[in-house]
Amino acid sequence: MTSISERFQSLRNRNQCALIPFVTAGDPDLETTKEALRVLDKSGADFIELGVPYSDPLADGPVIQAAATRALSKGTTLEQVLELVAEVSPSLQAPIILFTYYNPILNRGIRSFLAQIANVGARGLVVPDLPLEEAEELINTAAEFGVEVILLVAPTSSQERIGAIAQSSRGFIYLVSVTGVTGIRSQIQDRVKPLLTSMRSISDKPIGVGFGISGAEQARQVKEWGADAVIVGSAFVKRLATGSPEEGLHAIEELCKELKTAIAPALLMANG
Ligand SMILES: O=P(O)(O)OC[C@@H](O)[C@@H](O)c1c[nH]c2ccccc12
Repeated sequence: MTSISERFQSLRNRNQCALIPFVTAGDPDLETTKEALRVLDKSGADFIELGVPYSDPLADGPVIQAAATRALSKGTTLEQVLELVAEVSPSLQAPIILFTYYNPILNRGIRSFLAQIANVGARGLVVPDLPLEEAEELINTAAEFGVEVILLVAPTSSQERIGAIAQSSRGFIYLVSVTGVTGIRSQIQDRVKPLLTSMRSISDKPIGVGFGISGAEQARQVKEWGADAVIVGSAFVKRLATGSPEEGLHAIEELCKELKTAIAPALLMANG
């Protein structure tokens, strides 16, 4: 199974920008999530970020909050999400990046949580409320299990902090394009461009940009500014939750292809 870093290396060799869609597990139900992973994998996703629903999602805007609430009201548990990953990940090309708040990790114990997620085939981990002071332990233990912990850089982070985060982050560095919570925005802030340039000058790790990206134009823009990956969450979550599960799946397939075509036009054509 390919690691996040290895996949980025091969994308870089081909000069490709990666597409990373995000969906919330259990919304509208786990069966649909399973199908969503397959659909995204076939429609151009290079990695898939899978969110574990959590009751207090402080970094999330209304769309993903609502998705988490729906998933939890259906009784979705971490165990079920991991079972799902175990079942589908072997047939996916895109490595799975698990997204969870820190509390469920602490509840389980860092080592046993990591052993479990590695065992089901997750290759990356994003923890938005992980204190940097506690990151080292998580990162190192994760590495023992072949899991890469991806850290987030905020647009307001100091140069010094960005340097420290860049150095500790594994797989890639997640550059948050705006201060605030997740959610669709009409424009990507111009300051992302100089931020990308300055991060580039201090680290050669891949950089993924997320928060607020929903359409082809924005994705292309971020790619042109030099991002190695474009991360899109709320736009997928919203589409998947609209109409019947079949309609939702069809809508995310369209969006995935559209975004992929925008950032890697030749590639999708070559694959039909
Ligand atoms: O929803 P957006 O604005 O497209 O943002 C990406 C995103 O959804 C995903 O990476 C994510 C979902 N919840 C988060 C919380 C913190 C950081 C990142 C995330």
